[in-house]
Amino acid sequence: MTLAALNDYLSCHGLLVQSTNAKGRSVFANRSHKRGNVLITSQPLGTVVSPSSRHEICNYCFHKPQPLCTLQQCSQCKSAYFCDMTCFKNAWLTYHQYVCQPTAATLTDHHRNDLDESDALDLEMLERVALNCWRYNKRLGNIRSGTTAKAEEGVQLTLDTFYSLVGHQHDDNGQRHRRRQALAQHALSRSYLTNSGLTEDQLTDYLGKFQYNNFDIHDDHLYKVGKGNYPVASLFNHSCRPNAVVLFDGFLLSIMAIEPIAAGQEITIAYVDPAHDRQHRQSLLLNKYAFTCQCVRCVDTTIYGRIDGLLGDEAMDQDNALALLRHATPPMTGSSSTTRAAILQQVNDWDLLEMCRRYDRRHHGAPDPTGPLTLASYTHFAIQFFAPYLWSACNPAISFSSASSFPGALPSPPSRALSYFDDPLPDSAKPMVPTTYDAILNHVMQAVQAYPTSDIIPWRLDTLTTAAQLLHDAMKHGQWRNAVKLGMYVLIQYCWIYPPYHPILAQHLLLLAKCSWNSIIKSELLGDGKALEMAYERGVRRWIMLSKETLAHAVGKHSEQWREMVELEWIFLREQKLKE
Ligand SMILES: C[S@@+](CC[C@H](N)C(=O)[O-])C[C@H]1O[C@@H](n2cnc3c(N)ncnc32)[C@H](O)[C@@H]1O
Repeated sequence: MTLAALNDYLSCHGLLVQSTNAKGRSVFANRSHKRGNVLITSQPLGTVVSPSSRHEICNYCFHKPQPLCTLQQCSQCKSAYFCDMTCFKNAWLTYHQYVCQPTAATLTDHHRNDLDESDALDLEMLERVALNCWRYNKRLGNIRSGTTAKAEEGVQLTLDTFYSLVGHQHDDNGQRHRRRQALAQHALSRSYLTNSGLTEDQLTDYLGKFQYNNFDIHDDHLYKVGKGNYPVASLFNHSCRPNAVVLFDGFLLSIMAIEPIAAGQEITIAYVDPAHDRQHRQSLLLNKYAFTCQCVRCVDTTIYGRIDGLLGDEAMDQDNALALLRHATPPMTGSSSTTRAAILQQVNDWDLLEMCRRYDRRHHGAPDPTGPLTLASYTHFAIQFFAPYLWSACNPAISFSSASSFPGALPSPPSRALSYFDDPLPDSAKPMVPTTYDAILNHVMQAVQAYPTSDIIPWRLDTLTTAAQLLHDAMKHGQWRNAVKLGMYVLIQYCWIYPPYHPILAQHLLLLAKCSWNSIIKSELLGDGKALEMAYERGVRRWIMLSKETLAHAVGKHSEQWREMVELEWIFLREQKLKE
């Protein structure tokens, strides 16, 4: 396929694909795009649901059933689940009629018995993609679409782009290639593919493309629920500091800008979680996608290139693996238990009210320079800089253009909805905030690194890992006040890693709003006093306001999280009114 054909389609979306030496093809903006804009939506050529999600989401559209509704089980194979007859019929027409077997046949299916889960999923995906390629090709025949640019991704474009995807076959070791051949043979033994005219070599090539191009499909809460092959979306290259993210509405994929993107800039997404340290990200990218990352965070000498130096290495993999395996906190042995205890001590000593007073009202909020920063002083110091930026990012009407570098007076809120940042302090009482996010990162980085350090260095990734575990423990045990403090600390760490509008940030802001609301309830029960209650109220207001805009874009207004946020806002405002 020529780049011209692809560009006819992409140009309708303000995008352009070009070949670059280092990365193969790259997608660029050919006009500017605003933060929060959906750049492109893409239909899959094939999808598979993860075994653990088969009973939980529709196996066709990937949506969860509506409240009070249940999924319908296929009466023949009893192993597939659908929202309703419409999804069942769509699945039947596209692939289910070929793979649906009576229960007994499925159980004795010798093809899959010797496969591990990953191979079984790859085989399933291969069968679906091969079926679609065959069906679409039959339908299209020799008719090629005209040259008129179309805003919709047509079947021809999806197919041609799929055939053009990178497979890195030449880099493959023999063992990997043999595994693919074995899966291709499995697929060709299925009666419906035997007559498709597809060859073992073609299917082996498709499997190579999967490895470097498939997307993990996730639900509203960012849990992986399956895999999909989206050829056009696969053209976007990786960066550890991406300016766009991948979102899903069921199986429909969108790519959304999370930074303002200028014409001529490359658009990148993250193939691995940017929260990993540099070494871990690089080895994941090399093993899974066969390239050495040269992105702005991995090689740049500007602020993004210094973030990994600040964050350091993450906690040992073994600790993480144990935590994941046991769905619990890692065992309290050796240094990790000491770190945990020391962090918990700092959290218990953290006087939220005193910190809010100190950092919001006096001395431009700089901690005592003679001692190390605690989690509390680090968080309250840094939040003064990050929160206004998040706030302005969430309010397109407000820009960082004033000479004082701090957003000026805000317009009165038009209604009782939380649409403005609730900060009662006069500008003069606040520290100067640099005018761009890069400048804020630079300023805070330099400031915190000037402090002496102790065993617990708040800005390091290993502290974040332990604090994140403690946060989940605190929420599990209803220790809401500790959860608020740890949640604020985690937010600061996320500000280094994720740009505003990133779904992880949106999700975390909602979590903070919920923890603050639960703290209000707990404070009322314990009679903690008006001042503390007001600090939590301000927190709920602030976190709801911030999560609202980010959630609307990052996960959408159809999502469970959006519903939770709207409910929380409603309850909060009602309680506030009752207090008046
Ligand atoms: C999903 S594809 C992206 C589109 C690809 N560039 C193409 O021409 O089809 C993934 C492949 O693109 C290349 N790639 C993506 N991001 C890269 C990066 N940051 N640095 C170097 N190569 C990259 C690698 O070859 C990787 O295996």
